[in-house]
Amino acid sequence: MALMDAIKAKAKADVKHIVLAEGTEPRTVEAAGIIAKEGLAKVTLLGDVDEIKKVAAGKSLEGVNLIDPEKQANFDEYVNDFYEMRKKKGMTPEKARETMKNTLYYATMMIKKGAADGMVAGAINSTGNTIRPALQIIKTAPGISIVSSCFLMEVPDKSYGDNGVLVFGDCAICINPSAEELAAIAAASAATGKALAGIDPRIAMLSFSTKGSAKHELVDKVVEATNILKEAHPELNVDGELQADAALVESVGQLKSPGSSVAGKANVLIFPDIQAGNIGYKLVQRLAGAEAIGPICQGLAKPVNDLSRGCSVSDIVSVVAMTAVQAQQAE
Ligand SMILES: CC(C)(COP(=O)(O)OP(=O)(O)OC[C@H]1O[C@@H](n2cnc3c(N)ncnc32)[C@H](O)[C@@H]1OP(=O)(O)O)[C@@H](O)C(=O)NCCC(=O)NCCS
Ligand SMILES: CC(=O)OP(=O)(O)O
Repeated sequence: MALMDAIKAKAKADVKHIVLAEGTEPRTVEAAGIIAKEGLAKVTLLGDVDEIKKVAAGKSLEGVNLIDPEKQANFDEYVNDFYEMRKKKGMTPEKARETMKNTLYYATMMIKKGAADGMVAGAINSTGNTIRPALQIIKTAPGISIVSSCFLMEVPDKSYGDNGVLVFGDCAICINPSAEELAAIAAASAATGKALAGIDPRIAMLSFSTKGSAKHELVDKVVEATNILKEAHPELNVDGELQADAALVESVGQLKSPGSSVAGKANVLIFPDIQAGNIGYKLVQRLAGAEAIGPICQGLAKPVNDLSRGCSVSDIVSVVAMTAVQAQQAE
């Protein structure tokens, strides 16, 4: 919670405008009221305004903007801009109009056009559907080749990571990254951890093998990614390939990777693919009682963040505060 308190304080210091595309979803409506009350962001809910008020069922929506996209004067402009942007990809004016009725697309277009600073959704939409509009409309930040994600994990046992805070990447976007992509995910996750949680990254490239203890092409990918990362970012403190116990437990780390400055004290864990990453973060969240903030998208030109469909109201508030801080940093 200490981590979230710090992020919320940052969000309040320079208020940004965050749009919630799933405006009629009950947890989202409740979260919007809390965000407005706590002054974490200027917040907008998208959807049928009468429906949003019905869902709120007496709960305060004071300070929350309610927007029905299709009734907005800028709707046609957004349709036309989206058509122009995507016509080489087969978009037609009719398809563009239908697509813009989807609030995930309208919200993303608001960010592109500067009408909002960031977007959060995913309480009822899959990660693919939530992120795809951003990949198509907002695109990667200059100099970035791939959009990926990480979680800020805060575990109850403060002996792990930095006082219980760790970064897990990529648990949500890149399904089976190549070695080059895995290196890029590691660099991005380290940067996110530094920017949002103030950690000095010690990066473990995870595998089922430590320093050649197993031979397999899946291990080779992690070794190659570690080498690419070391060459591209000599300033980063990275070790791999490491098993999770070697990454996290000092005695095991020094036994399996003697002399390593990462083994046993890693605070950034990079999973070899999304199967390992998604399963891994959910196990730590549910079995160890960790707070899992994310998935935090990294590499987009402007912040768009996804939620787990299993999220709580408090998770939505946290991800909005974090998106607001990313928006401050994107300026
Ligand atoms: C994110 C995801 C949806 C993108 O896949 P997709 O929709 O099939 O994407 P496409 O291949 O159609 O690409 C759509 C656009 O995004 C771009 N894109 C796709 N993945 C990208 C990435 N990681 N970084 C940057 N751009 C990306 C493509 O280049 C394409 O751009 P264009 O249409 O302008 O040419 C896909 O990687 C995915 O499903 N990931 C797993 C999500 C998930 O289920 N997570 C588990 C729960 S959290
Ligand atoms: C991040 C994630 O796993 O999302 P969901 O639980 O919605 O699939």
